[in-house]
Amino acid sequence: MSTDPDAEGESNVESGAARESPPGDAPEEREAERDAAATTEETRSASAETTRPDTEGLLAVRDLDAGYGDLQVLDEVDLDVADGEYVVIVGPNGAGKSTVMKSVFGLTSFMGGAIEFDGTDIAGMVPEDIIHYGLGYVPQNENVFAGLSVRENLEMGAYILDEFPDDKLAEVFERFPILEERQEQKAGTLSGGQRQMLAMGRALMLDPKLLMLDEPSAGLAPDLVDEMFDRIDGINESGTAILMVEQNAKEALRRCDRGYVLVNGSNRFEDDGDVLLHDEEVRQEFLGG
Ligand SMILES: Nc1ncnc2c1ncn2[C@@H]1O[C@H](COP(=O)(O)OP(=O)(O)OP(=O)(O)O)[C@@H](O)[C@H]1O
Repeated sequence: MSTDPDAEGESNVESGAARESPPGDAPEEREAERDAAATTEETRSASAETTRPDTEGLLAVRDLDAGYGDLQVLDEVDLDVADGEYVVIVGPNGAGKSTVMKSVFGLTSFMGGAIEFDGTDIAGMVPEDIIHYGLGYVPQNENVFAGLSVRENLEMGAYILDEFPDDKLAEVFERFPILEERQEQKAGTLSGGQRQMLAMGRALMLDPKLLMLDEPSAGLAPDLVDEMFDRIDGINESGTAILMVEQNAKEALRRCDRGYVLVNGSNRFEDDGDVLLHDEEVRQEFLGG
């Protein structure tokens, strides 16, 4: 069974086939779009001094070019996550935010650049190998096995281990008590918020050093959104680094350590979350004023 029930079919195909072949040329329209973006301004920090993580680097992405088949979506993306850091990526629809995370997790066509995780070059690796290094990924959609029970989903999360991690299961149940209550229930019958908790719980079974979350608040009722962000804070506070893509940009920037604004597949701004949140240009252009 696949380790990643929610990886889109086409991505799975690409992760095997396209990676083998040389990257295709980006379509002309794509080049024009990027040129237009480049004229706006170079990537900059919203504050006078660029803040880079001052703790040990965990994920370092450099000059990443990636996409789907021959379509290049990312153009020289740089991204850092330090040990224990909480980093968010925000930006307009279609900017390539999800593609960054999928690329780190080996689900796109890798076209160039470098992806180093915890000292290992993971560029071009498949997800099944990447998870062994301590990188967890929770996609936005179809992130649980709907036909399996809650408990079976959590067990699947640990399938690569020789010995079942009872302590991790206990931790997940402690963090998300509703999952313990509903452990015999089919995942497909859970509410949106409960499914999201299950998807996170499944990823936490391997005790990842970095947990990547793609729009964890998407589709949740407004009163559950805060609760979801609180839970993510809790995961981070217990030492797991977080890389998160969020449409709810203001709240995400408020809670994170550092943020990146991605536009047209390229870095546009990067800085501490607070600085981005209060930067006039970032506010006007990307945070709705
Ligand atoms: N599986 C795919 N095959 C081909 N193109 C894709 C695929 N997934 C995404 N794209 C394209 O890649 C570009 C970036 O998409 P991506 O989902 O990364 O953007 P995003 O910033 O996460 O946007 P959103 O906030 O709308 O989810 C878009 O033009 C999108 O149409």
